[in-house]
Amino acid sequence: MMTHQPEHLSDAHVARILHQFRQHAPLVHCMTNDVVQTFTANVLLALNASPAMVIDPEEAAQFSGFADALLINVGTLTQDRQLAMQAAVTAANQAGTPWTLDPVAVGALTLRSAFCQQLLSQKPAAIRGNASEILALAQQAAGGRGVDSLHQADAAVAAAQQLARDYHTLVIVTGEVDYATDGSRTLTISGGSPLMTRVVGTGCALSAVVAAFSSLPGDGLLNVACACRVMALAGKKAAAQAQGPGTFVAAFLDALWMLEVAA
Ligand SMILES: Nc1ncnc2c1ncn2[C@@H]1O[C@H](COP(=O)(O)OP(=O)(O)O)[C@@H](O)[C@H]1O
Ligand SMILES: Cc1ncsc1CCOP(=O)(O)O
Ligand SMILES: [Mg+2]
Repeated sequence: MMTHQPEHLSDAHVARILHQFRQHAPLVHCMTNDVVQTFTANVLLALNASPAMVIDPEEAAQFSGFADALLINVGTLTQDRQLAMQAAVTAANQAGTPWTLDPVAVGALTLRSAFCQQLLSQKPAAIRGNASEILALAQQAAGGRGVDSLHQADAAVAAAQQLARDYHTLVIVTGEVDYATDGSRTLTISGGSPLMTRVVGTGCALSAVVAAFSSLPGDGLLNVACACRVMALAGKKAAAQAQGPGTFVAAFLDALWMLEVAA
């Protein structure tokens, strides 16, 4: 299959889609890991979305039926959580709720690797991971160093495109530059800061934001790429003001809240 050269995402799209996002204020069902619950909720709130962390198997199945989007993040997966996540994905698919996978630390660990492979064929609207995670999901590498990537994002672009084609989904691979692809078209997103890797949860929160943006109407690839750009713009602005990781978190939430994108 022909893949086009990657194109840079234009901020004219980002300005329009962010405005639409704030008006739409999506309700986002987050099934995420224990480490990033509050940060993820605060990131969504700063963008005017509504997070809710519903995890009981029966409630999760109910809630994913009427939320605007569902996030499945396997960062602190357990066998019980796997059952609840599976119930939520099944209900989401029945209701037409788009769901996004964050395959945290997929590769070396058996439970999460088998579960992520099982989820691939269940129509995720989007998958967002770092380069090592996307390579491991595509079974082209063994994974990263725990939750951190051992690879640069550009090394995982071909794997991302292949996954997108094989599973008819959107794949976002992040790093210094982010790439969003539907398997044919690929958009590059720049910005951000290395400080984003020195606080926990920026990747996980981005996946929640990707899930939220995937609920918007219009061009799905542009919508999820816009999620990346919004985080990158806020990350760059916050890093310019912060003295280190502690002040970065506060500045990052403020930057998301006040973000205005020059078209
Ligand atoms: N070196 C970097 N420079 C700028 N932004 C970065 C850099 N590394 C990661 N980011 C940004 O940090 C966020 C998390 O990405 P990443 O670290 O790849 O995910 P994860 O936290 O899941 O490993 C993304 O918004 C990404 O664009
Ligand atoms: C440290 C850690 N351990 C299990 S999940 C998690 C959070 C990972 O967050 P991110 O992928 O955003 O760096
Ligand atoms: Mg991650």
